[in-house]
Amino acid sequence: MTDPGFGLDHLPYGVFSVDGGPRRVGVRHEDTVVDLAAATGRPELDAPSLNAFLALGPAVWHETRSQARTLAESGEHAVPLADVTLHLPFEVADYVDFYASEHHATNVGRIFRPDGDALLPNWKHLPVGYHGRAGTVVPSGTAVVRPRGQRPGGHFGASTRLDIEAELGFVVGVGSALGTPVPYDAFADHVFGVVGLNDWSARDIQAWEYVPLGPFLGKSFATSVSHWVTPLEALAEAWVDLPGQDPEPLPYLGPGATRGLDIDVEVVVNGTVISRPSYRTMYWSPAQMLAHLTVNGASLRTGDLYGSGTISGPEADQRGSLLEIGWGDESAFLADGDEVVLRYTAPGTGGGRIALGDVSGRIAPAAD
Ligand SMILES: O=C(O)/C=C/C(=O)CC(=O)CC(=O)O
Ligand SMILES: [Ca+2]
Ligand SMILES: [Mg+2]
Repeated sequence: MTDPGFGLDHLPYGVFSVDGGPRRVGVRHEDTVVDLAAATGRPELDAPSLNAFLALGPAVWHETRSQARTLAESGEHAVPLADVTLHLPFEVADYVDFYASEHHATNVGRIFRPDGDALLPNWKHLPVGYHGRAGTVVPSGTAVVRPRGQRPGGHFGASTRLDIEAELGFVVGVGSALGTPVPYDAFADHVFGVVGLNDWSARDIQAWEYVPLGPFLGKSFATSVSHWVTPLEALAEAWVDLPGQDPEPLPYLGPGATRGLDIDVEVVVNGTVISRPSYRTMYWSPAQMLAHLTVNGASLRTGDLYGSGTISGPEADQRGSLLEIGWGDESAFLADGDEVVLRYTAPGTGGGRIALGDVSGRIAPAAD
């Protein structure tokens, strides 16, 4: 069966192997993987991660995409998807997660801080974020072991409030120099593309530990990303104006640089779609998040990953976490054996919609 989301206008990048052989870079075309390493002879593609290729920058990305398209059309070097094993597509350098949905931040503020203002005073002045754990970013399909740790009151045990966060991840290709901020309008010079991302969250561990320094063990046990990285070039028709910002952000945040992506998400739990968030409803844009991430002079490295934060829209059926979907109902959280799949679509450049790589994970029982 041919998947309509992976036509010639998409061609996302991934890392695959066949029969336990070496890992190498390919692009997905319909239900095949085009073996780019074999076809192009480019050494950066004959590699176990995308990083060397990502570091080459936009001109080479563009040229390689043209080659990939020609190859995909020809059918040469196409390996059936069913014959390959897919791997983590890039070596994650640093992982940062933002909090860019006003609806999510407002909902979580109401749930976690019912006696205060839903949005904290800083929220509309800067894209709030935290540094996560790069080493526990795992590819789609990896089992997620229920974390254990301290829950409210200092009681130790397996988390009973295990949650998801439906997000989009941005993958940095070209690094930057320490001490030199990356301006918002240099976004496309640095960012290669996007992945689907699930920022698994143990709400009980998080609630107890995260004041005042932010998320730590409640989120660091696993973050899942899609096998496929969709290049920005494939999303050229997907840019839309985000809802707008008030107050106007500081100049370094590019007031007016509020272009976001028209990406629809489906949250699927045990085979049932339970929510449909959309990236169109986000407050902070990807370019603003990148500018903020580097405004203090922090450098970027090839393989840096930043998450958008949970994507929640204004409607009850557009929420990106079970915390919000259940709103106080403890049975909304994940049970052992539950499987979560995040699916994403966006306008392609060929008129229809493309399907970004999905992100799945099944909950395994806590270790003894
Ligand atoms: O507002 C809070 O207290 C907590 C928020 C989150 O856990 C969300 C987070 O990780 C950032 C995001 O995904 O939007
Ligand atoms: Ca998150
Ligand atoms: Mg996480």
